[in-house]
Amino acid sequence: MSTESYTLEYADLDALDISRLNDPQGKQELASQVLSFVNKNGFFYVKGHGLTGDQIKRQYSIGRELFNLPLEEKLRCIANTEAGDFRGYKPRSTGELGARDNDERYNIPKFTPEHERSHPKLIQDHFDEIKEFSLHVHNQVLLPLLRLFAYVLEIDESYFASRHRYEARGLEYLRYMKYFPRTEAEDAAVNNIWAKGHTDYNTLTFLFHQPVSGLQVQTPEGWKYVKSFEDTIIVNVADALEFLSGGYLKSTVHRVIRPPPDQADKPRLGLIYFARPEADVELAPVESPLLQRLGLQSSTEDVPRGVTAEEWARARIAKDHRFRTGLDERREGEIIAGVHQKFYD
Ligand SMILES: O=C(O)CCC(=O)C(=O)O
Ligand SMILES: [Fe+2]
Repeated sequence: MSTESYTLEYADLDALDISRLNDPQGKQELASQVLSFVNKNGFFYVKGHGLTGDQIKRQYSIGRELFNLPLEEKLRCIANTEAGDFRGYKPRSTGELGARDNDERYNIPKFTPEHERSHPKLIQDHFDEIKEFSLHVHNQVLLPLLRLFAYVLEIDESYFASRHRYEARGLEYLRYMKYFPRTEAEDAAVNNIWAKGHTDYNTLTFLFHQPVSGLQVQTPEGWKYVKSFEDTIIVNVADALEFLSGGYLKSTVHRVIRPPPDQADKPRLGLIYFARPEADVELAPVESPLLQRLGLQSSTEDVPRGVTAEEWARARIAKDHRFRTGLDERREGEIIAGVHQKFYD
């Protein structure tokens, strides 16, 4: 039976064909598209990104092999999430805590000398390929989108891009991820939630095609599935870009639930690129003629003034660490600079 035999309600998301950005008319049309959806919905698709299906499949193969390595080998590269640093390996929790933490992750930071760290041999063996893939996402997908958003906000087109220089310090990363199937009863005990509703804390998140349904986005009409297409990347706006854009671009709440019955017994692999501002960038709202005209200039109180991208991310990662490891029972609460992180089942 195919997934199509289960009727899933999908979110209606726009697709931006970024190969059209070099053509002035194309750019204008993409800008109108952004204006029509981005203040309502921070999820969209990107087409024309220049990565082949084969390149993406190869990254999934690396991820699959990586998680098949012996646990001790992966644990040698464990991430220091307690200190808010997500580079490296995060195991899944065992026992009771498995209910809130049932996935493995491996995050590979920017390929610059100051972010270097040791990796399993498997990663070293594919280093150049992973580097090329990551650099493509940063230079050919992230930066053009950031220029487009600046254009839409009628500000200097390099405003966001110049805060995301690849060579600068800043913990963005490519992530391999694996969720483990659970029995129906185990999933029922956690209301079928594989990853609780959350916003991401970076700039833009790029989710590469994989076939197992489960990702949902919160809309005014309730939770809707996000369909994954072979030739598109699913992109969502995250906290740092919401703050930098004065609340105009929305960091959208999403979650992962137990897949439909025909897919629920399979592991769910993910390949995700989390772009982040440079570490020292202050998450202050931009002054934008568009926002001024719309009466939206810095309308949000929910902006962490004086907080840098690094401080925001570290605070959220460390908080998540305390929840996953059972040190904190609740996920709600103040994060930093008076800004609250909200969670939704
Ligand atoms: O696995 C997915 O589809 C989404 C994962 C996610 O939201 C995250 O890791 O922040
Ligand atoms: Fe997320």
